[in-house]
Amino acid sequence: MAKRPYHQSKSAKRQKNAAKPANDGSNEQVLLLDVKSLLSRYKKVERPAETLEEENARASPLPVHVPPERFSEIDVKISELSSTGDGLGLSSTLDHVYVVPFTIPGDFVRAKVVTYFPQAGYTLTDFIRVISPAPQRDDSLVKCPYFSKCAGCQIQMLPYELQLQHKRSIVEKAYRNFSSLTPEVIPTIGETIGSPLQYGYRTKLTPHFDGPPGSMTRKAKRDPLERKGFKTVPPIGFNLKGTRKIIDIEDCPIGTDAVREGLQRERKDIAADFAKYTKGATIFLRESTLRRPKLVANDVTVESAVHGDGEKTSTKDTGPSPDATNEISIKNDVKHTNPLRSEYIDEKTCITDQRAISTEYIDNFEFKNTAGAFFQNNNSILPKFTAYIREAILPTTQITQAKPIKYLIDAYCGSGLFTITLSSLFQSSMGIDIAGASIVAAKANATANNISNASFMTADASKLFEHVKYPPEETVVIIDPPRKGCDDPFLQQLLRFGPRRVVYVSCNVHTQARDVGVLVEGVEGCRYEIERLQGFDFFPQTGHVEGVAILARSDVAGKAE
Ligand SMILES: C[S@@+](CC[C@H](N)C(=O)[O-])C[C@H]1O[C@@H](n2cnc3c(N)ncnc32)[C@H](O)[C@@H]1O
Repeated sequence: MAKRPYHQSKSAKRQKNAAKPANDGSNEQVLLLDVKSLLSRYKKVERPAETLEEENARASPLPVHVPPERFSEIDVKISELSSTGDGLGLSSTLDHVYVVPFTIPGDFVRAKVVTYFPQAGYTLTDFIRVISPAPQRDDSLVKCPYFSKCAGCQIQMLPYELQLQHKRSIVEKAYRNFSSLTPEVIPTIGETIGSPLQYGYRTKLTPHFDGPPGSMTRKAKRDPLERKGFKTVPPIGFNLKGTRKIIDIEDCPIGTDAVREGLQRERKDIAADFAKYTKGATIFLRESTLRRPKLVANDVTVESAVHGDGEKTSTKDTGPSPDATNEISIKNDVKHTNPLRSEYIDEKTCITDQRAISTEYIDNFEFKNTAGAFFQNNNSILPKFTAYIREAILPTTQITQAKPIKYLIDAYCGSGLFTITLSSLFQSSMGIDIAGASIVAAKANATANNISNASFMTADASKLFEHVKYPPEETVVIIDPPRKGCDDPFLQQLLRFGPRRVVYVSCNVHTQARDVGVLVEGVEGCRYEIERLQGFDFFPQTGHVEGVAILARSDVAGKAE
């Protein structure tokens, strides 16, 4: 690979990235496609003049965009909301787009020019203020004092119903722009399923702070003793939108109460000790749940008394307990059968050590995980989400020629969320993940939840095809890769294996659309149809959406399911 010239500036690199072909699902590519689409709708038409007036008007050259000076202020009318969560407004010459964060269609705003991308046809700006608001803007909905500065959330001013509609259009555009499929094979995108909690939902936050100014001199890099501590408490928080500068964030209302309290504690500790820090750091905050059942005298047979320290005592839980007052801990055998307990107390704590074990309860299954390993960040929506997948993963109508589906492969399984919550639907399940710590957790979670029909393997997802013994026509594969999506060797092997159904879950609907395009196009003897496409709002107030695609093999005999 050619070396980047030493003198090439970051800005030159960003210019190059902004002109890259749209296939990697990055923010830049998604933005570029939205810009091109907006410009194409206003393109100056090259056709012969139809009237004398038109001919005369054409005699004077069309005005072309003259880029405003860097850091100058401009006024922009926003005409659409891009899939990146930024407002887009056309220049008065209709041939250039201003990208203004924290705005929605209909806003007329003042913005500061930051970076001009002539080839890509847009300029990034900083939002300054609203001159006249869009009818749909409701600033009373904004719950965070850092909104419109912090890079974390983009659309707090948009009523929730409209956030969900916008996310549906993100999924729609993703399949239009990234899947290379013709519109006939893309089903109508379902309504976005909302999050029960629209604030206070995020179970993980990672605010950070930079090292003291001048702490990383060449000398200090070589010798830590050369490093100097802070003279004042550093800003601890998240990046200022569009920059790498950290702004001080005292509270983050999209976080759960436990992680918000954790943030307060960590900030206090760092403030007390700030002079000792010679390097920047990331603060890790992950919610964890301590679940304890309640004792109800009428419904529960108490076998021994509660200890003041909450140590294990025994009980039999026989039903709901509206008048519960005492608390007891749960007997091991009861816990392992995973009963749908009607009464328990969940105590939430905040873990700050990434190596510690966090516990979450989803559909009353217990998930323990190394806190720093992957786990979904919005627990409030997970029961709706797993219920949807349970309902959609198997064919709705069984055809006589086809064998029933008995096997599940959970590629990119993490600590076993899908393998475990779906295990009762299958005779046997297998999970695979590249992270060894997640596989250790997945095995322990299966055991703790009394699931004996699941096995797990640490490996690259594409290796699973070397090991799998399940007959493809009786198998479903669920895929939930990281943002970059699946690599081609994985998709080609998946097509060669040819499972009866595929469920593709992703936090990046653009790479999902690209990969689903490959599966629908298929190979000789194996291609897929898209049964359903739908977004889930795992990330309220932000421009992100989780996509679910349900695919069925279209060339299985008697495919009338
Ligand atoms: C979005 S998470 C999904 C985890 C799980 N399905 C869940 O919902 O908790 C993606 C997972 O893919 C794993 N991963 C990343 N690259 C992988 C690869 N090449 N092969 C297998 N797993 C991979 C990560 O370790 C991570 O656990």
